[in-house]
Amino acid sequence: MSALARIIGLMRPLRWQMALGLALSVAASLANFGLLFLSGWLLAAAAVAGLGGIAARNAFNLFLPAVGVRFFATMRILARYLERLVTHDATLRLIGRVRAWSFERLAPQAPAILARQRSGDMLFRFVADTDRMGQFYLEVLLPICSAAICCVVSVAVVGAFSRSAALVLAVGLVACGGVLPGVAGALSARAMRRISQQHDAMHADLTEMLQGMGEFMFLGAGQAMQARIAEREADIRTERRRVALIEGGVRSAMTVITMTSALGVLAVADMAYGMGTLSAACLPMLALGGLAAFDVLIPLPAAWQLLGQVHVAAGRVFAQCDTPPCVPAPARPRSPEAPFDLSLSDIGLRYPGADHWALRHADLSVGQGEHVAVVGPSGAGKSTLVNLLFRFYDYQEGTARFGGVDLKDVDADIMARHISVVAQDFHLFQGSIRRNLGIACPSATEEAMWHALRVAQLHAFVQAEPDGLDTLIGEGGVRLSGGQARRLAIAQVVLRAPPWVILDEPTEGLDAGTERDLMAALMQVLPSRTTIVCITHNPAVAARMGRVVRVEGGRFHEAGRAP
Ligand SMILES: Nc1ncnc2c1ncn2[C@@H]1O[C@H](COP(=O)(O)OP(=O)(O)OP(=O)(O)O)[C@@H](O)[C@H]1O
Repeated sequence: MSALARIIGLMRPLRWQMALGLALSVAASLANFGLLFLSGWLLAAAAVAGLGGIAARNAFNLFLPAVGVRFFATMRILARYLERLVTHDATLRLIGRVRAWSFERLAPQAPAILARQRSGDMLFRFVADTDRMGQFYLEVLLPICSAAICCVVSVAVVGAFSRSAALVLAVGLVACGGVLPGVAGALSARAMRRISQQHDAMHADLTEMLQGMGEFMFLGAGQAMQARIAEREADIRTERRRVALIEGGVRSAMTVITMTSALGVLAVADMAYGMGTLSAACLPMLALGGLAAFDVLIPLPAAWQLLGQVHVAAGRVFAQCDTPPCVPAPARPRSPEAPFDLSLSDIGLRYPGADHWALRHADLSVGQGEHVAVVGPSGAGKSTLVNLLFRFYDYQEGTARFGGVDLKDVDADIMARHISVVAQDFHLFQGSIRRNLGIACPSATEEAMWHALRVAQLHAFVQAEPDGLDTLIGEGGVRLSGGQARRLAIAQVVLRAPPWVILDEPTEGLDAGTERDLMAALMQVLPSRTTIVCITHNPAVAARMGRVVRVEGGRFHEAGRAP
């Protein structure tokens, strides 16, 4: 199915509102046509009656056409106003629907997509592309359909007075509304594609630059990046100029065709008048009506151009959303049950596109309540264990069971309810400490938050801040030190109190004293049935766990148990 057909599919629940918007748009445009058409007749008929002497003047009925003029004038304003209300509301709803639909499909793929793509790209897809898809109704479909209906009606109305005038008008309308915008769309397609690509790339560059501003400065790469962005901007400007030139040319041609058609209609009507088949008052009426009929074509060049952009945007979003998730959702999801023991048997996990196994012939059993340190050299497969447990990536070999059920029957959301992680690159959210704790546990009371901060050894810092729990921590927690950020993440885990906790280098960035206090407090406060898996390079932290498992070459080796 084509991308546009799929957008139309997403519009289904809004079809009645959209149809009402179209009806109002047609009503407003036809009212405009009717107003000029009738005004032309009224003025000319009044003039003819005025010249025709007293009898003609008395016989002329001004009242009925004047009512018609007022009716069309009022209807034009009212219908346009209502049309704006209905169509803009429908557009916002459509954008919301497209976003919700694509988010549902993109979210499960996020870890795998982010391993291949820049987060800026992903953000751009999600914000700008879905926005453009939402504009499809308002700025493409609505003007094209409305123009088509209005053109047919205006040709029919003109045809009721003079067939030849209607033919001239129809030719002009087809040239102006169909041929010219189509030609413009084809001529500017390449430039529009290029603008879209450069926009994408520039957005991703900018996001990357803002995220890694410090690193770019340290590496002395800031200027090169700025130059790259400036180059993209210059390219976009050049292409925009090209598009503007084409659009300007098309608009001028449209004006010429509009005027020529109106004159053509007048000339043909004049011939009919000469042959006595048309009254004099009809001449300005048909000429003005002919001119008004072209009004509905004004938005068409922009609509055709946007159509190309919508096609590209929708193609990208659908391609991304259609990528099969690297962990297929289970047909009948099951929930693990206590005791939440883990058993991995002969596991083989290879990342998508990787040529080597991250885990191979890996066996590991962890009973609920055990405290296990996972140690090993960099790249051995420690974080892969976390990815596997959270169902971010699927394993291709072996069997894995958690809480009595096969891991393949459990989806990521269910696993996240049973396991909390404090990872090396844990993300904190923009806003206050209270907000970050609230995201981890929406029902947490203020008292529980302070308790969690105490366990995480962060309460002294928060208490010293004038705003306490409402202290703002900045984007990604930039206003906290590495150690403070880690402790806030630990406070989140304390609030969630899940049966399993994975600590990925929990004390990195902390001094020896804080590290000792933090680990002691954590072990003390987490319920004894909580399993702790602690990934660490720190022998002192590993020594606090009851058991040490060493990962090497993608396999787990028992390296010692506390007596
Ligand atoms: N998303 C990914 N795509 C492809 N390969 C990956 C991906 N993530 C990790 N790998 C590879 O899998 C192997 C195991 O990586 P993993 O991140 O589990 O190591 P680690 O033991 O956690 O290392 P570190 O201690 O440095 O964090 C490595 O060879 C790594 O290059």
